[in-house]
Amino acid sequence: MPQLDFASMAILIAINLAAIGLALPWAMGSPVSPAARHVQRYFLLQALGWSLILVASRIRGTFWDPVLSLSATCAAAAAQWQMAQALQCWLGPRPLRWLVIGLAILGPLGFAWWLHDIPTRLAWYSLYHGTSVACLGWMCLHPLRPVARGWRYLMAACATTMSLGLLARAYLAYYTPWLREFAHDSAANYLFAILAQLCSSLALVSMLVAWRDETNQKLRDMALTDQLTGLANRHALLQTAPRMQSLAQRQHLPLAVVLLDLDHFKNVNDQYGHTTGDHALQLVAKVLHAEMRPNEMASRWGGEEFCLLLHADADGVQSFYQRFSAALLQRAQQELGFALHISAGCALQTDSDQNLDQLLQRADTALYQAKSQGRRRLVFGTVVERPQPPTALSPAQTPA
Ligand SMILES: Nc1nc2c(ncn2[C@@H]2O[C@H](COP(=O)(O)OP(=O)(O)OP(=O)(O)O)[C@@H](O)[C@H]2O)c(=O)[nH]1
Repeated sequence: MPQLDFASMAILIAINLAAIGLALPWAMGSPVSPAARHVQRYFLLQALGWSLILVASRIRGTFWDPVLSLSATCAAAAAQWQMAQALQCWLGPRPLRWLVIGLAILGPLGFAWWLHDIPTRLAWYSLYHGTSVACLGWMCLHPLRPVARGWRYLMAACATTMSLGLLARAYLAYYTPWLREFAHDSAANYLFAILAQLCSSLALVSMLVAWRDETNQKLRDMALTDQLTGLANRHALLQTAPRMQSLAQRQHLPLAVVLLDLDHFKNVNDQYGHTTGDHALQLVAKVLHAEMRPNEMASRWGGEEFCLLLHADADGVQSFYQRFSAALLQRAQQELGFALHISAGCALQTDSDQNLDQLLQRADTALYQAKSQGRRRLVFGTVVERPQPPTALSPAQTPA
């Protein structure tokens, strides 16, 4: 029965990795996200590394052997770098990325230093590569964004297993005579090749899940975002408002619903064109971002109307309105070349009036009044006094 040698296994691994790298964007369809591009490069660079190291082992002792071995090391280091970039895209800033990048530079330099001492360079390669893979595994934990656990834990488990395998290899290469060659037909090399193949397959699974989650998250964000201004849309505000209302109640914070409407916006479109009108709406969003606090919410309510949830009482809303309308006027004159004015209607949440629909209704009526009173102003909606239910008559008042 023909035996599978290490070289054949390595060829299979290289072909496998290259096929994955090439098929990924095709299978996932476009547009391909930056993270997915990094993953694709990771697989292609890994395939290149395995191919080069294999060719190098076939031409031991020639001029090209060290050149190819060093190039293989650079490809493997660049692959780690790419994976660190992908994890950063998916999970938010990863400080350990700098260690991976540092090792990706330092590793090949050390390899070049011990280029002609094969056991030491193999031990060095396994040591720094194992450390770098361990960092990648650690980077999967504690994301800064709400990211599902499954794929991260799978990736961390693969990285830990691979890292332990590499560290064991470093030990064997340096302290024992069992592993003097990367491509030698030894049990340790077979085991390592199987481990590498298994871990890359599982890493691929976790990357695909991460990729799918990223796409789903983008779709969710799109469904809740106004595409022109980047603000939340009406649906997002209606979803978030109950949470902000109960938070305001629990923490005894004031809450105001404010409707803003650009004055005579139709004239802007008619006079300067629809594109300039769009720029004006984007400018409103920018000024809102600049003037509002992070725990407040702004949304595009529709057309040239915006709805805000502010943690402010009547004085706070008044001073916000003055700040905001002055900033909008100034920036519109600077950036668009004409003035933009805005009217606002506000309803304050009170103990007796916490129904969102009623608050919105009150803010809308107040906005209508602001418009009819001449625009460029803020009007507060008053609570409509509801008729008190008749109180029970005391026995003394009871008609005989
Ligand atoms: N450029 C642009 N214009 C829009 C968009 N959505 C709505 N509009 C325009 O906003 C204008 C709203 O006009 P009106 O409802 O008459 O309001 P107005 O001219 O601002 O007048 P008042 O609100 O009464 O001060 C219309 O001309 C719409 O075409 C948009 O996404 N982009």
